[in-house]
Amino acid sequence: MEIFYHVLINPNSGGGNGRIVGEKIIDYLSEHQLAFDVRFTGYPDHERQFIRELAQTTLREYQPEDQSNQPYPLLLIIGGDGTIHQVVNELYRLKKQFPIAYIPAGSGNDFARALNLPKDPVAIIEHIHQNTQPTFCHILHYDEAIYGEEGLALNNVGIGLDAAIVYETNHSKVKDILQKFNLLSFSYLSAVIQTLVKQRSFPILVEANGQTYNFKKAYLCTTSNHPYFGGGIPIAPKASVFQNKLDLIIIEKPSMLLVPWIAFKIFTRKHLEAKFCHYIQANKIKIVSTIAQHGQADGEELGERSYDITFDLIEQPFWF
Ligand SMILES: Nc1ncnc2c1ncn2[C@@H]1O[C@H](COP(=O)(O)OP(=O)(O)OP(=O)(O)O)[C@@H](O)[C@H]1O
Repeated sequence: MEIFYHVLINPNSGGGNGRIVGEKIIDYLSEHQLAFDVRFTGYPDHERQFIRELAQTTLREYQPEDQSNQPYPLLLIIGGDGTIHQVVNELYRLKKQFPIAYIPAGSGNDFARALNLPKDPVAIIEHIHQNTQPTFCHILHYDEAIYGEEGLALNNVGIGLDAAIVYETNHSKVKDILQKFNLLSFSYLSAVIQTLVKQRSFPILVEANGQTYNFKKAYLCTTSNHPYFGGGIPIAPKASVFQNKLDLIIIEKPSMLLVPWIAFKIFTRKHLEAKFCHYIQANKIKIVSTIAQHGQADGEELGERSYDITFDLIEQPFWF
């Protein structure tokens, strides 16, 4: 199948890695005389505008028996989890199911891990180019009743600790300075330590599989469709984008002395059976937190507020 690549690059993702990866891919496409055009985002949310333009003028849904005599227009996204989050949400808003090819260039790249993509961007574009059809993956769909918001997440939606870490990292006073010196991971680490101490426990109500659960001392409450968050932490080791199930992980506020042991349990994927952890798998999950908490979807802030949020899964085609 002949393909025309519509490349969309967030040059700022991964502290500038997006530009480096993007240039490698442009070189690859040029050297192999493949048809493409390229767009660089210039500011936050810019990807949404490009997607609207491409959706109106150029992209088309994939049909196994494509009758068109034009090359297939394939969207190729280069950026981090936040970039691809914006893209799928804009496509969802437009009610379009265009396949997405994705080359990670962020700092976390959890969705790329979920798809088991190779580390080398050139190896990824080679696979993409050899492929002839998309694969449908399950991604999270959420509906928040209090603010009437709806959206998609490729990785996870968190209420509590993980979302407070995202907030702290994004609003850290030293973040811009550390970014200049390529020390963003220090800003993340300092946000993690500060938030571990600062985050209080909160009560939540969960409805899943026809049952209602009350958790009085939730600390971290993450709904996921694959194992990873925070750049490779296997928080939901049994989740997979290839199965039609959501995984909810709730961790209760521990004594600070136990944090290293809990971290060890999580990294060795042995936390699901531990006393501090509650694990629920279902196709639909409702979570109510009446006490205002930070929320995050794929590392993008949802705000500090109460939540009445229902999750299920939708299918999105990916080309990898
Ligand atoms: N040129 C740009 N300058 C600044 N922000 C941008 C630009 N283009 C896109 N964005 C915004 O950056 C955010 C996404 O960044 P992204 O998550 O891809 O990178 P990252 O944070 O480095 O990676 P990761 O999420 O994997 O850690 C999105 O909200 C997006 O709208």
